[in-house]
Amino acid sequence: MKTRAAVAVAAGKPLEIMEVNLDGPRAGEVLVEIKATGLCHTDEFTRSGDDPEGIFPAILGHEGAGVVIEVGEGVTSLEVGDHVIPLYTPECRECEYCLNPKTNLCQKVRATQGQGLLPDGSTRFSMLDGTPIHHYMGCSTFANHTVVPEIALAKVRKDAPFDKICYIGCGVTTGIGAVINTARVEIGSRCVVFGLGGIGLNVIQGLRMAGCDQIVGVDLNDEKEKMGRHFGMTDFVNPSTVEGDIVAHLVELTKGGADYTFDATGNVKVMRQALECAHKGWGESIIIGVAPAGAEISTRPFQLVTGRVWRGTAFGGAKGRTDVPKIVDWYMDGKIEIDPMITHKLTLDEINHGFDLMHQGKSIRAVVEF
Ligand SMILES: NC(=O)C1=CN([C@@H]2O[C@H](COP(=O)(O)OP(=O)(O)OC[C@H]3O[C@@H](n4cnc5c(N)ncnc54)[C@H](O)[C@@H]3O)[C@@H](O)[C@H]2O)C=CC1
Ligand SMILES: N[C@@H](CCC(=O)N[C@@H](CSC=O)C(=O)NCC(=O)O)C(=O)O
Ligand SMILES: [Zn+2]
Ligand SMILES: [Zn+2]
Repeated sequence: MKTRAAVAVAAGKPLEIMEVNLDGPRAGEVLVEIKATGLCHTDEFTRSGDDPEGIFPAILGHEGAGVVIEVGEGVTSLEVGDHVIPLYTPECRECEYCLNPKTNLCQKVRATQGQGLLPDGSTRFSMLDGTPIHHYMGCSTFANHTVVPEIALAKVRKDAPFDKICYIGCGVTTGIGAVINTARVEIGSRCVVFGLGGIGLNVIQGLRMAGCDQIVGVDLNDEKEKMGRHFGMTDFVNPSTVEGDIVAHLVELTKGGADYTFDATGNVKVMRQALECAHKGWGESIIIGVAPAGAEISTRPFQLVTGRVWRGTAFGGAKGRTDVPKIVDWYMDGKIEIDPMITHKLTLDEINHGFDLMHQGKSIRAVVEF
């Protein structure tokens, strides 16, 4: 079949909107009509050329929702008409990672996924002249239709709006999951969140659900304060207006250091600040942000010797086929809020404007509706 897609033709170039070829689903695969997709900073990270795994040409996008159009041979858990959210962290329920409750990092298809291919080692997308186009994070939701492994699709209820629940495919689950699955924050905690974008605001929403006493938000952009407070932030700090050391300032503000801190910026200097403003003896710092090729984190080992813990999280530690349908229910039941974070709606033709808005700090989530 043919479908329309935004193609990342080369690192650092705007996406090109074009008609592409899409082969049908093979064994264990599913053809999905994407109805809506969010633009996450990770898409921009790869588009820009910062991603060491970036491959071009590729169809980016990993925060989508849609409808099953066709199933390949042997697919048993999904049928035509099901509503689904593609998962960049699949859940095969068989590999040693899936069988270990300590991780969500299913490895069943990770090797081929990182090479921009489906599990059989091939791509379903190509340009009209036959040039192969790579998949991205196993999802490629910047296409009106995509082919995804069955194990990388969460089946969700049919009454949930695509233009909101697409965000559960990454940002919502990552932020809330970092709090409840990775950090396991206790009631009454004091916390600091660096970066009040599409991920950090969901960390804040998760911290409010967890019953924190203090939720400090840190961002260079003052315009993020209002939304942070809406989602439960109690204190806002703009590091550019702090006189002296930002770490000392945050330690004082949290009365000795935070119980939990979260980096949602992807900046390795900020990651160090996040670790060092965690409380001596027990504070934990969770890295969510994705840093460019070549970037490295550093701190004095003394910071860890004296009881701070440095951890990371992918997709908020969520096991996608199990947890994502529950998060959709939370949204539909009013337990979590998504709508105010969808600040812009775009057509596929306007997708590059979505990345401009991200750079200008004007959007939280821009969503493309097909
Ligand atoms: N580990 C995971 O599973 C996931 C990681 N990510 C990563 O999380 C990070 C955040 O993603 P989004 O929220 O979508 O990005 P975003 O662009 O919406 O938000 C980033 C925020 O950080 C702020 N910021 C930037 N530099 C800062 C600094 N030095 N100090 C304080 N604030 C600063 C910006 O003003 C902005 O508000 C990215 O690195 C992204 O790649 C995203 C999704 C999942
Ligand atoms: N390709 C990058 C790593 C990017 C990365 O860490 N991705 C996260 C999800 S970010 C979503 O918006 C992730 O799930 N990581 C686990 C994984 O197995 O990729 C690089 O090579 O640095
Ligand atoms: Zn993402
Ligand atoms: Zn698995």
